[in-house]
Amino acid sequence: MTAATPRVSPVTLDRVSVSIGGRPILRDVDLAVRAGEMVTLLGPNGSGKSTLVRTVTGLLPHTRGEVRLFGTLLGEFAEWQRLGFVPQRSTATTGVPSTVREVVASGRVGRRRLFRPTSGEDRRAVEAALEVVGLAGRSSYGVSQLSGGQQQRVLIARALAGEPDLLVLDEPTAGVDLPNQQALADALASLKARGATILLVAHEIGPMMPLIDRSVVMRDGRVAYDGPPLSQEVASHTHHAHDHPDHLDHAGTHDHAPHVASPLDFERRRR
Ligand SMILES: Nc1ncnc2c1ncn2[C@@H]1O[C@H](COP(=O)(O)OP(=O)(O)OP(=O)(O)O)[C@@H](O)[C@H]1O
Repeated sequence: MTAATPRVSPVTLDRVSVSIGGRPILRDVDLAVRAGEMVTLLGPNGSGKSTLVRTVTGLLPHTRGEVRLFGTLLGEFAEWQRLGFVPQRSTATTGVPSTVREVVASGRVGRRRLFRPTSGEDRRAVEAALEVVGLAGRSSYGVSQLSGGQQQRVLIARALAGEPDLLVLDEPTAGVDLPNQQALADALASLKARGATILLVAHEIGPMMPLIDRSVVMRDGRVAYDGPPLSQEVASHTHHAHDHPDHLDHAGTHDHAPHVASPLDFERRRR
């Protein structure tokens, strides 16, 4: 950790647009995540949440605007060891025959010096990360022997092992049972207590709710709401453009995620 670093915003997006194949996906997105904050990114399927976190983590180029990490323009940013990323599970462990310890140790790559053997510090960070996610007793298991929720914890431990100042997670709770969600919440609480900043895409907030400082709701590639944390209840209300807020419908119209109604919608419809 670099606790003494001046508290610049770990993530800043200034009028950022992203197009894929000529199609606009993010439009004029402004977002600042402050140091030590935990921000959840909510919104319906296809609203651009994954595109936003892939842009922030340098996996996807932006077409317009400025993205800064810790105050440095993305193109000039070199301190990638300060950033941890937990991708959507389906893209990460499929067909990987590694043991739990190997996967978690791979999270130290950005911190290690080239051609040097693993240091005691590396080993301690790996042990601590395994402990935090409750998998210390399973470190020699093959990842494929674990349940989906446990595999997710392995990916989180990998990110924690790198001792990131900024952790970005893309839907870590999708399809994860409550005990695993609780383990994730505990891991994030300990990271947050160390002063780290967390940006999280999540449909299932569950036990993480008390940790959240702010919610940002995406809709059609734009920020539709940026403010105090939305309760899971509000976040899970289906929104139809002509509904009265008193008649919000609870049934989702998308495959795995609810629509998110934001207070801005309510404001707009009152006018
Ligand atoms: N590689 C790609 N090629 C073409 N279109 C893409 C690509 N990635 C994303 N898109 C499109 O961009 C839009 C936003 O997708 P994105 O995955 O960012 O949304 P999301 O809010 O994360 O959705 P979900 O909740 O389903 O993960 C969607 O219409 C999607 O089809």
